Amino acid sequence: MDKIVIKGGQALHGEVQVSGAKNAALPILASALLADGTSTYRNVPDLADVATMLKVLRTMGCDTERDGDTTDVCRIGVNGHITPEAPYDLVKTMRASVVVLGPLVARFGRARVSMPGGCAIGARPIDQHLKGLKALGAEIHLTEGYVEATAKQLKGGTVNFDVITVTGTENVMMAAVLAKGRTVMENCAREPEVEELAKVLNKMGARIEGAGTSIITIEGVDGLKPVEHAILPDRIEAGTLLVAAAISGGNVLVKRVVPEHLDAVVEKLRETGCTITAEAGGLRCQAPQRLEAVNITTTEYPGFPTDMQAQLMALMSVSQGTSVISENIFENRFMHVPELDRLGADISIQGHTAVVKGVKGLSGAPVMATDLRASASLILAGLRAEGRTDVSRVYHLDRGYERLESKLRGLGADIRREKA
Ligand SMILES: CC(=O)N[C@H]1[C@@H](OP(=O)(O)OP(=O)(O)OC[C@H]2O[C@@H](n3ccc(=O)[nH]c3=O)[C@H](O)[C@@H]2O)O[C@H](CO)[C@@H](O)[C@@H]1O
Ligand SMILES: C=C(OP(=O)(O)O)C(=O)O
Repeated sequence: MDKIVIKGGQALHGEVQVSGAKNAALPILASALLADGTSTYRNVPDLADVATMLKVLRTMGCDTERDGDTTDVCRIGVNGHITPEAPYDLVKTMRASVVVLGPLVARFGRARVSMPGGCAIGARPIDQHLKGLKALGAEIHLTEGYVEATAKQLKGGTVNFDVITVTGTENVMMAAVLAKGRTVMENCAREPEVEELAKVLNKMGARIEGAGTSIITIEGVDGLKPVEHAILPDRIEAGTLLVAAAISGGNVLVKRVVPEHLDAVVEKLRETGCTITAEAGGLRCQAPQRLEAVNITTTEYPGFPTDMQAQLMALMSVSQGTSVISENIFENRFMHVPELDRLGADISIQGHTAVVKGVKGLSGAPVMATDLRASASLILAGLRAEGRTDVSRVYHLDRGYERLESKLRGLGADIRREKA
């Protein structure tokens, strides 16, 4: 099992390029199931989660192809017989596999997908996905840990989500594109990745309006065609790299970003005293002499993203003053706190809130990553800490960051991957 070894204290400088977005790539790859033929995707990040999604699709009978190890092109062919099933062994390693449910039932009239279960950050039920599919006429049965959905022909309907859900919105949207008639989805997630998926589906021939707002309207069509599409840049990776510049006291240009997707993160970084400027297809972050504490409340897009909470907490741990960080999306997303405390941070948890008292410095130690963004937060803290930090269980990091350590090394960090 790999670990990341960091010797902290180097201020990062230079330019770095962001990869394609994990959370856009996963549902978009699943949407290939909606059409016969071969779809081609560019800017697909080389991540463990992408590999898992391709495995899920291959298990069903799709052909998948990546152009070598280093290119970002990926082709998915839906040419022969498809077995509409996603097994437990794969879904348990990546809960986002559940986004095959909508396309499968819409296209093949049947889907059998393992229930994803919870994960380190919370219980994460899928009741809203199922409520949406039922509203389109699917019959749902839960047996032996699997969701079985059937429908000869889905029919348009009204879906009002009780909880705003990103993959739930995506799943139901992918089902509704092939339903008979009009579907109106209310209280939808407005994340850029939802909008990006709708863009891809519309290129395939779907008729979706309103994606990116809380009401999405879909006129069902009889069939879709394959697509060619380049995946948008990963706003969470971009935010993580901006924080790397800030926490290390550096000055970094993060290239290939969509600046407006980062508005909430940039606003907070500016409040800490960082100078953030838009230039040549990117955002530059210049760290201040002294970082100021800011309060953070995670909410759905366009609010501050939960997927950046752990990284901002690392930054707050070395800022001047006390910061209050409220996590409102997941019930258990503070697993990084005891590990940051091992590095010398002063953070206490009160329910859904973490109180971070800024300290003068951190000192390196062995720490353990518990989930994807916790891994990133520990690496960021390691960049700042005196001495050596070993971050173990790096497989969490590899789910969602493409060669993060190489990118940071390119900016001057003393960081390497080792076999633990
Ligand atoms: C692959 C992907 O895109 N993952 C992102 C997606 O996850 P994901 O789509 O799983 O997250 P959701 O938006 O569904 O979850 C938001 C909240 O709603 C709850 N909920 C969700 C569905 C449901 O049927 N019932 C229910 O109660 C969840 O437990 C959670 O508390 O959005 C999250 C919130 O921005 C991000 O952290 C993840 O990185
Ligand atoms: C929680 C995340 O991902 P997932 O929904 O795939 O677990 C994340 O990207 O931070």
